Amino acid sequence: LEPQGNGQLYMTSDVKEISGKSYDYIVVGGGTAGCPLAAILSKRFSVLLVERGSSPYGNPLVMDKKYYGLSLLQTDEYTSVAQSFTSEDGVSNLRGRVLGGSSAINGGFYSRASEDFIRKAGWDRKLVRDAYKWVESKVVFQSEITPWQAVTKLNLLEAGILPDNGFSLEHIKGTKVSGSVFDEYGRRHTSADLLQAGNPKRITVLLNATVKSIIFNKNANRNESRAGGIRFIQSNGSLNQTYEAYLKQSKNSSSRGDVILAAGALGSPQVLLLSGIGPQQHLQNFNIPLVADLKEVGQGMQDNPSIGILLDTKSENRLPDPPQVVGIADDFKIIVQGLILPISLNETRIVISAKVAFPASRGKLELNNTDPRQNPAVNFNYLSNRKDLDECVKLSQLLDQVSSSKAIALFLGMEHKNKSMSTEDEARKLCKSNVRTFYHYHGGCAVGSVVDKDHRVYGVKGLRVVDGSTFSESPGTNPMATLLMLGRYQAIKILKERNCPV
Ligand SMILES: Cc1cc2nc3c(=O)[nH]c(=O)nc-3n(C[C@H](O)[C@H](O)[C@H](O)COP(=O)(O)OP(=O)(O)OC[C@H]3O[C@@H](n4cnc5c(N)ncnc54)[C@H](O)[C@@H]3O)c2cc1C
Repeated sequence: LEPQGNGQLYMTSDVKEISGKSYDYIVVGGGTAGCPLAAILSKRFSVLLVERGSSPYGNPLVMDKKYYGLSLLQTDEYTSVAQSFTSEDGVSNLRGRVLGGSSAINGGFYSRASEDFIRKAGWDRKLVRDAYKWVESKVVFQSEITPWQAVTKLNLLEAGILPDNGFSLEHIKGTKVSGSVFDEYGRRHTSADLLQAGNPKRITVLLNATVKSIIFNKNANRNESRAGGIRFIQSNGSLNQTYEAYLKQSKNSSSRGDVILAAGALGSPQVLLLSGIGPQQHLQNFNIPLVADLKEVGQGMQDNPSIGILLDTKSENRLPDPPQVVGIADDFKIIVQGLILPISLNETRIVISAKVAFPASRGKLELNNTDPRQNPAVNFNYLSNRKDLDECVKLSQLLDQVSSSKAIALFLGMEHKNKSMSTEDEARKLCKSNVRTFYHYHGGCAVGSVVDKDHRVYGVKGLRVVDGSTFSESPGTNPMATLLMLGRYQAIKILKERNCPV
């Protein structure tokens, strides 16, 4: 639990110590968006940040690039930093369970959203730009590219993903090198590092505590339910031993804080459902008292279908190599990256992967049970829409081209052969049987259906959601940059609403 930086950030795993206390804001989930959000709110207010996992500091599997990917191989039910889940459509997937969230287990690739995404979101462009820059000044690096990433770049260019844009953080057509949260010494900077950039004295981080539900206070006169706090359990404790923490009370509703869910695309819809906000019929099945009949909670879940091609015929003991290069092809519709992934402590495989950037297929998330530590049931309906299958056919043909480049043959010490392109039929079969994830799933609490444009949950007061569950599409090539940005952006908007200078 060693605090980082100037040592003023208070982190505890003692649920009893926090039980019964009150704060101006309670942020549920210390992940990619949750940490910058808590940091900025703490500049003016007291904040309780509740994270179900432990601290990333001192864990080499999280912090050290040479162990990149190993944390994804060591998953268990309640304590590992990565929690695995399999969607109802049979695709294995992962999510972070540690302070820093998925930014602590991911590939660290950092690339901003397109102008178009920002315009459609209706965000203030200058505030967005400033928020990206703030994140970049603290946790984003441009390291020298590794030999495999240099080869990936050549492959992408040889396959016609042009122009060569050199280094850029922008979402632009062609091939580019982008930023990374791994610094030049191979040390990962998770979103947790951003907590120091707020007022650490006003943040309390409660680790290893899982939020079970939101406490609502009913105002019968106004027929209004307002979030008043949270119920939580010790992550490895009993489900029946619950504790409570509260929002500070104030007579004037405009000077009250909020409970803000930042528990990720699986966690936030799950906590809403467990708290009685969701489709009435579904909640009845679990005897959860209804607070608001919000049918869209858990709807519109989406993941980008992806195909990966293994390039080496057998495993080697090369160092794992997270992505630094990306190909943005087919008018922004296909995203290609190359990685070296561990398959055990000392074996790795080389992979080229691509995702369909704008799938049309959508699915849903529902509860399996009422234990907040368990994964909810999620179905992404990969490739169920014909348009996605057509895109995937194009994508796998492009992957054929990329993976048969001269640069790869040279890197792997093989003879270069011009691989024949798969037919549409073969490509369709490959897509259907080999569909995987880029881990960029989103939705479940989309803006406009579950939350308004200020991320307030419809039908109740004092509750917001700020994380990937609010997106209806994945921003840019990879979402982390925009989720880090969103945490700061929404916190600044909240401070402005309350006339607090930042
Ligand atoms: C393996 C992997 C590789 C990826 N690679 C990249 C990449 O290279 N670049 C990129 O841009 N994106 C990448 N992504 C995607 C990106 O990391 C995620 O989209 C993003 O981090 C999600 O941010 P979030 O804030 O929505 O959720 P998260 O960062 O997942 O945060 C949610 C937090 O809430 C906590 N939580 C959940 N439920 C509760 C509860 N009930 N009580 C308390 N705490 C709770 C979780 O433990 C977690 O810390 C990758 C993702 C994965 C899984």
